[in-house]
Amino acid sequence: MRVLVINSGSSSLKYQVRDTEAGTVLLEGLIEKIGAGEVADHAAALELLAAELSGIDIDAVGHRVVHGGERFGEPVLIDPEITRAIERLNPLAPLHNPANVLGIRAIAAKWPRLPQVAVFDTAFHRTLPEHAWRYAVPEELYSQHGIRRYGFHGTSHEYVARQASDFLGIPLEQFDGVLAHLGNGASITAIQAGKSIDTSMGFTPLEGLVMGTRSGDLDPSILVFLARQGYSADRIDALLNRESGLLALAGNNDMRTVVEAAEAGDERAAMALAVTSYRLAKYIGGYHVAVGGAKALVFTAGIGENSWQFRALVTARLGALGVRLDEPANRERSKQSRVISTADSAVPVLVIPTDEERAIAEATAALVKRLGPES
Ligand SMILES: Nc1ncnc2c1ncn2[C@@H]1O[C@H](COP(=O)(O)OP(=O)(O)O)[C@@H](O)[C@H]1O
Ligand SMILES: CC(=O)OP(=O)(O)O
Ligand SMILES: [Mg+2]
Repeated sequence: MRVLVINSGSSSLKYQVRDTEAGTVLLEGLIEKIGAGEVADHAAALELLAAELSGIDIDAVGHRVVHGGERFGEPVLIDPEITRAIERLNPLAPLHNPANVLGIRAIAAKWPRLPQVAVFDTAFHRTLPEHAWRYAVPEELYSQHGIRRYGFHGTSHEYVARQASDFLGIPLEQFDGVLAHLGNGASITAIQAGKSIDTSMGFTPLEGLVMGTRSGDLDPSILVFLARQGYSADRIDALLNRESGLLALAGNNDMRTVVEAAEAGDERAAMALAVTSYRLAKYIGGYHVAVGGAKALVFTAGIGENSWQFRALVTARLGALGVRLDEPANRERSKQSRVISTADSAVPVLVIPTDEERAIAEATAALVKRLGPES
């Protein structure tokens, strides 16, 4: 089956066409600066994509949808009611869901007969036990507003958990590990018996680790304080989601640039790396406890797969867990799954490349096949 996979960001549209039987990528691309440059909106981006697709027959479209709320625990075939349900979740993932909805509507308008499937970032975290998903706040915040931990990057964490257990030769059902997905957005997940039992992102993708432009964890009183100082909700949202993280600490949200600056002696960049690696190391220690002793610590996504310097900074803080990095192995550049710890490391450290597009294409093909040609 030929599946068009769409990962719509607020200002970009990443796409791939995959042949799910052959496991090949037929076409891929990225349309950037939507709304800020030559591409006016998501409909215009789709016209560019349609031109790229000319001559390629597509059987289905798979969308990465970031927030599925409590309703969506697995991939679903999209119809107008499902699209509206996804749209109602927009406030909970302000950087992501609105763009996902625009992408879905743009495709439905252009190719109304093409089956579209939504694959949710939140779905893999449906196995979180209540003690991990519940916030210690009055019940009405959950019952009336759905305020609880949902967790994100689930498609990636699920894929990487499977790859890691295969790599170690352990059945997934027996795999206990700690997975760090470190991209522009970053989250860490505790895996026990192959299932997500805790994860650092929460009600929205803002909680947890220090990210490219997001603050991660902070004292909630800071928001109340700022509101009383006259900061509007929109201003606070922009401050914490778009103007914080590495960008705020180092003046740049790109890990490569920050590492280069630190190596050139920039003290702000070095401090940014210290804050970011320290915060991640604390979560790793916590999740090692949560899973009852991890069989592996796994790094994945843009930073996790590529930045040996950042991996070295994080693992240097894990001496108490008996983690020992193999420095030459850590520095090797490779696109393969690999071990980067020494043989005597108490917890093996792995780098496992993620592939959200492949996982979305496979989930889409499986669902469309199961529902049959009428879909
Ligand atoms: N070779 C590299 N060395 C260091 N960091 C890298 C490298 N390649 C990508 N990155 C970092 O990965 C991050 C982007 O990760 P990615 O998973 O592509 O993000 P997203 O999918 O969320 O946009 C950026 O901070 C970027 O600097
Ligand atoms: C949920 C999330 O943060 O996604 P991304 O890393 O793609 O921004
Ligand atoms: Mg990503």
